[in-house]
Amino acid sequence: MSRPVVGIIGNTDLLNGDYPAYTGGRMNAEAIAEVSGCMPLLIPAHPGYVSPHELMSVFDGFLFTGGRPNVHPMEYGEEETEAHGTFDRCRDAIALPLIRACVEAGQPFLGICRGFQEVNVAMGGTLYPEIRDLPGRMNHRMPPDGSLEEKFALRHPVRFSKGGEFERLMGSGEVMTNTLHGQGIKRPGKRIVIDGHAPDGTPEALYVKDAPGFTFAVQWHPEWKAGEDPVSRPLFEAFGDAVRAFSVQRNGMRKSA
Ligand SMILES: N[C@@H](CCC(=O)NCCCC(=O)O)C(=O)O
Repeated sequence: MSRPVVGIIGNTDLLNGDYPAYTGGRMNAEAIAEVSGCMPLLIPAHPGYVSPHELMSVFDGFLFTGGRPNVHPMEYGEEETEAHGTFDRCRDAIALPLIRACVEAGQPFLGICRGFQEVNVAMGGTLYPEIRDLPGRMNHRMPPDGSLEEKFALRHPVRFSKGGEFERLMGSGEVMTNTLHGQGIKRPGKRIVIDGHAPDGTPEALYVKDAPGFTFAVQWHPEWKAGEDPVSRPLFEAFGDAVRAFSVQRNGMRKSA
């Protein structure tokens, strides 16, 4: 029997500064294949090549990955400033409507870092352009000159809401996470439940209230060493279970149609 297929929403990139490419970290594919037990496929997120509707018929679930470019502030009703940095308008054009359609249809997704921010914006929320400039906030960015191990090292705890969904999934009220982002949630979108926070109050874990499918998203990077990390593993396993259940149900419906 073939594995369910997870679409990995990649980034619009320029390799070596001039070669146009769609990219997604290998650790995302590894986590989906080896921990979620699904087949990973990278999606060229460009509205000229793919549409949310087609993607939903081809894929069983989606991974909204991290990405250096930020969601354009126009998507949440704010003016662009220098602090908003660089953008990936093609990814915005695919990811945001795709998230809304998945929420509606109960099609599972997992959001990571930029993906976490996309879920919030797709549901009508807003972002801060640079959280380290806010009073009382720590710097959540990675050490720019560090090795990969240093960039992805565990750097702060995340405390989950008591009795909430993440606490149940992790079997713990608090976990240690890495942190590699400059932006953060300002106003949560409609139906967004912030289920975990960093000690400085930055939202770190969310899901969409009353959604029929799996809608978890995290501000940290669980794809790093996902197979051996006690926080990443249950998250990717639960996502894989949700994708399998969706696939079995949909295939059953297609056969009986
Ligand atoms: N741009 C957003 C999201 C940050 C993010 O996803 N970082 C991951 C970068 C991984 C990579 O190197 O591609 C923000 O800054 O908050």
